[in-house]
Amino acid sequence: MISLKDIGVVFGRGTPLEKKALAGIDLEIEQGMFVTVIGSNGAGKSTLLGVLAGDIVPTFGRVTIAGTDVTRKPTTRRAELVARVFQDPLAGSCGALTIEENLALAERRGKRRGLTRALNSARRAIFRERIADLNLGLENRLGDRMDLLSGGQRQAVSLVMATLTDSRMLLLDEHTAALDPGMAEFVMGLTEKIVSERKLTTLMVTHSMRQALDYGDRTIMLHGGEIVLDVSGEERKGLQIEDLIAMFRRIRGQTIDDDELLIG
Ligand SMILES: Nc1ncnc2c1ncn2[C@@H]1O[C@H](COP(=O)(O)OP(=O)(O)OP(=O)(O)O)[C@@H](O)[C@H]1O
Repeated sequence: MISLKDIGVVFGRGTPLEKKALAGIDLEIEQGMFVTVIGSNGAGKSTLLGVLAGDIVPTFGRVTIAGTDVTRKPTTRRAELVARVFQDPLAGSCGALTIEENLALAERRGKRRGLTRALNSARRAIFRERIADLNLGLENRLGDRMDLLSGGQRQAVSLVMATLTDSRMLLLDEHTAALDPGMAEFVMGLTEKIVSERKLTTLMVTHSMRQALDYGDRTIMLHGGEIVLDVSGEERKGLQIEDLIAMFRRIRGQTIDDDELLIG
């Protein structure tokens, strides 16, 4: 269970530029739940992810992951609990290292780093198997440098890296936004497969309303640092994108910019 209790984040507190990015978020996510997060620009999505990942210490409130209070634990100290895939395919892996070296490092996430012990033949066999599951033929290129891969291939490997160890939470930060539509769909299919097979508790930020409804079990919408919509179960199953837009307009009493929330 992931629990956020009355989480507030105020940037530049006490200055003329003071900005309340999160305004008292209460959110509980059960183990194995896949939550999609939408919201217009500046709604607080990245800040929410930052609070969960440990990049941002909330101004007030409490974060617990699987019973551990992590509110003040920096990213490095919660690495065993939280895995993350970023929007930029270059951000989640090291281009100068080979695919298998990246996997070896990912496996040591949160532990003492080192390649020698990790890269024995048993580890190599496991890496080969996980990479072969991608069906991209990359299992024959484990010795290739990461920077030789396309953005989509690299993002697929990043997903394997993020889920190599048993984290308590997977954070997906618009992880298909930089990919072409075909590759984005492939990576989303892969995401769904990995998340359901490994029963991962997942939070995915997306600007695509279609992705938000097509994947996962629950959708939350942020606006002005607050959760303005939280749908799951039968209510969510019956929702169309048009309904989502209408609900947003009703809740906020305003129109939304289609550039901010992508319909597709
Ligand atoms: N480090 C910071 N210092 C000051 N203000 C910040 C900082 N980070 C974010 N903000 C502000 O906090 C608010 C929420 O930002 P956040 O990045 O969480 O929104 P978002 O929903 O992720 O938006 P986008 O879809 O554009 O990425 C915005 O008004 C933003 O300008």
